[in-house]
Amino acid sequence: MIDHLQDTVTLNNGVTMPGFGLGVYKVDEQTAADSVKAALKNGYRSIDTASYYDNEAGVGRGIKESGISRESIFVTSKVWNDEQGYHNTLEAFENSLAKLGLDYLDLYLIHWPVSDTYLETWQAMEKLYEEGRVRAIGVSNFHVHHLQRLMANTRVKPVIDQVEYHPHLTQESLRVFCEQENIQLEAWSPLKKGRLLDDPSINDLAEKYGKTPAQIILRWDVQNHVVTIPKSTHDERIKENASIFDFALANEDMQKIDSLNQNDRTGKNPDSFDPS
Ligand SMILES: NC(=O)C1=CN([C@@H]2O[C@H](COP(=O)(O)OP(=O)(O)OC[C@H]3O[C@@H](n4cnc5c(N)ncnc54)[C@H](OP(=O)(O)O)[C@@H]3O)[C@@H](O)[C@H]2O)C=CC1
Ligand SMILES: O=C1CO[C@H](CO)[C@@H](O)[C@@H]1O
Repeated sequence: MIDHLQDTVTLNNGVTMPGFGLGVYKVDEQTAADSVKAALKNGYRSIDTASYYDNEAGVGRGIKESGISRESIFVTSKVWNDEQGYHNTLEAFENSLAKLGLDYLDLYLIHWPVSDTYLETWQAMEKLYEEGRVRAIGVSNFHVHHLQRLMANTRVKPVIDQVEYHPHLTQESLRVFCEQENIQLEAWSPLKKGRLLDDPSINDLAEKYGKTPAQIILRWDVQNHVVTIPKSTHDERIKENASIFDFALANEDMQKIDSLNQNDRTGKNPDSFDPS
């Protein structure tokens, strides 16, 4: 549940995390360092990276140079597809940590459900969690059937499923399942990589509330209790995207945005992707 006053969610293992953070996909190391510093300066306390993004060193530098204490920042990284399997995952985790220059992660995710290996990968994540190397473990791009198989065969329940989620892909059945199982949903590409910002209905709402289209969409995430991690490398947009806690969308407007759903993905369907 999002606590609107503190803007945090409490995960199913009791750990709290910000309901809002910065994504850094396709951002080079130096730009990642600069964006992380700009975000932390503007109140962000959660950063989403991955070994696949090849910018963990930049993220780590940004965190250090921000001067903000490690404990007040929630850092997520992910194990990539060709790093999966028990031993590979343990090694990938150490590599990520070394690049970030940190001695623990807040959240470690399986990036995609590589079907041959994700159960073994999860066993390695359970070990890292139980040893206190990471405060919480979760998954990304898992459908309901992947979650069911994972939970039927392993000990620790994932705290989060990070999936593509935006007004054109509302993931209704996954959302209901995650709510029942107390697994937090987290939105990747919440702005549909910027492609939703010209949508006429979103722009009508932006005008009605005196907000920008990005702010309308990100506010819809927050009110839907979905953790959101928009990416921007521009200081003014980083600031703009975080300025969503001073207004609320009316129920009828939430429903208007829900009705834009087209089940349209920008990324691969987790059931038919090439894990290489
Ligand atoms: N688990 C997974 O498989 C995946 C995870 N992710 C994570 O989710 C994060 C967010 O998703 P992402 O794919 O980056 O896409 P987003 O939906 O966050 O959109 C980012 C795009 O929107 C632009 N933008 C951001 N804010 C504004 C604004 N206020 N006004 C106008 N344009 C804006 C950015 O441009 P600019 O930078 O120039 O401002 C960029 O082009 C990623 O960075 C990554 O951390 C993403 C994909 C897959
Ligand atoms: O995290 C990621 C960044 O975006 C890519 C393209 O959409 C995804 O494939 C990847 O999972």
